[in-house]
Amino acid sequence: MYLGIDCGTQGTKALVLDADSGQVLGAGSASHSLQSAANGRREQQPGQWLEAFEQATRQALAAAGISGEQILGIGVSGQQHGLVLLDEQGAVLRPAKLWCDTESTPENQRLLEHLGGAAGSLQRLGVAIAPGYTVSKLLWTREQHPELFARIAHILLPHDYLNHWLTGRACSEYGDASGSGYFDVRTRQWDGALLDFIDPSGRLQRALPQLLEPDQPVGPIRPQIAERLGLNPQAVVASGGGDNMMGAIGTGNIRPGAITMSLGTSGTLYAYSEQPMISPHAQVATFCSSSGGWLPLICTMNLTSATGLIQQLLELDIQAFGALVEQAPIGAEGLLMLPFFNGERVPALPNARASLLGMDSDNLTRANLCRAVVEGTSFGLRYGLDLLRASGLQSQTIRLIGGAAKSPVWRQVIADIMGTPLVCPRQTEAAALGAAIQAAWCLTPGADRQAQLAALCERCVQLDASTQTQPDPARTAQYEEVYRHYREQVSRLAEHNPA
Ligand SMILES: Nc1ncnc2c1ncn2[C@@H]1O[C@H](COP(=O)(O)OP(=O)(O)O)[C@@H](O)[C@H]1O
Ligand SMILES: O=C(CO)[C@@H](O)[C@H](O)COP(=O)(O)O
Repeated sequence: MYLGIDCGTQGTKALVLDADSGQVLGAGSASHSLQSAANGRREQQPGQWLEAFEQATRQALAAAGISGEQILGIGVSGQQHGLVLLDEQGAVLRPAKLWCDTESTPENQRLLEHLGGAAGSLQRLGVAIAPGYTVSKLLWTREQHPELFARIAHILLPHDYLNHWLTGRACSEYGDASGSGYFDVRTRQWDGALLDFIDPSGRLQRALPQLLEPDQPVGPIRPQIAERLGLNPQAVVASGGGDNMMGAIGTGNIRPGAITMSLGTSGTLYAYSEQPMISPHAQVATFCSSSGGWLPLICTMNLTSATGLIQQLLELDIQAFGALVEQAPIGAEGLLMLPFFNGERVPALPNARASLLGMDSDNLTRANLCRAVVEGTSFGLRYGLDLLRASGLQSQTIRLIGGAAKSPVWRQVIADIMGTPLVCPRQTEAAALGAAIQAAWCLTPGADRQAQLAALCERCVQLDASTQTQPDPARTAQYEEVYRHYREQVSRLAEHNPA
């Protein structure tokens, strides 16, 4: 049995995988809170992730009806890009700045200029550093909290931090590392010189974790943590990875041809590539995969983070929200939402804020408002899909995952707007499943590593035929009109909010 954990933005999910039968035996979850401010700050206390880890794990074990002693390996997936700083004693220095934090956008801009703009960054790192990436958070910390900066002994990403807590070792792996902004995705090495630009003392380079291959273990779980979690003290912790990299494994997206889309707090879209296929479009992030190749990816910052705001404003539960979306017609009778509540990565509008356009005395209804936010957030993904397609990636079908993939209403909107059929895997918590599969891979001996991973995915990733959704050509054509309008309005907004 293997334990898969996904530390997402809104919560931690855990599941128990029987890798022999390929069945998920039980799952659990626990939520996180967010510390936000109007200046774009988005932070979380890493200690909260530990509590959620424990709660979700205990729930998953209980639901599976097994003893924690049966767990052989643990795989941890985590939200990408977050910055966790530890001192020499391993204590957390300050709250983690998250992937969706836009407070350090000015610092990102300065670093981008140092790299020679998007083109220079693409040439040097293989990615154009964007607001939200880890690197700008380091410069921000140096300037805003010099006393804490001076005490940095370890620079970790969220999943690295959880692995450090589990094992006592500071390690990272290529997939998550490639979202840091101080990593060369082509050579799979840290870019120490960029860190020296932030602090020439060499302190940051010394604080980097050791890089692991994706099928390498970090090490055994520490006895006191095994006891706290009720797990086998012999259990081994796998390298784990970023949530999108683990989502790729958990949807069997380990060969070219498939596209995975995640409807989580963020919206993401990614496809496996055997080469570091660097797109000329700076908004396509050619991250490394955690299965050997690369994972060109699009991320929108405003997905269920935005729909959740409207849902809360109207005091709706998730079902009532979905029912209202369904009630309103395509285009929400002219109501258009540009849902960039905290700026946006794709389209690149880090300094923008949200707006609601086209209101008149008839169309400002609860149903139209719910539909407008779902359409507005989905259009961001549609724009991303166009960029991925323009970069040469195939996209015959989409494998849809993440919290909102559970909703038939969302599934139909996405299929129609993308003009592409989709299907969900049985396990929509695909990042947690991918992490459990990776743990099984890590502990399965044998020479042909790729074949072994493929066999595990074959056995453990099942599609749920009942979620298969076809685009309706008439609806797709209707959305096309609304999407054109959205693109025009985004261009206008971009003129007033340069990146
Ligand atoms: N049954 C459902 N129908 C529609 N949306 C849902 C459903 N369940 C969860 N969600 C949405 O998914 C969101 C959480 O997605 P999730 O992928 O767990 O996020 P993260 O990994 O970023 O924490 C919730 O805030 C909610 O908006
Ligand atoms: O920043 C990115 C991808 O580059 C996000 O996808 C984060 O990885 C957060 O994921 P969720 O919490 O939405 O799953």
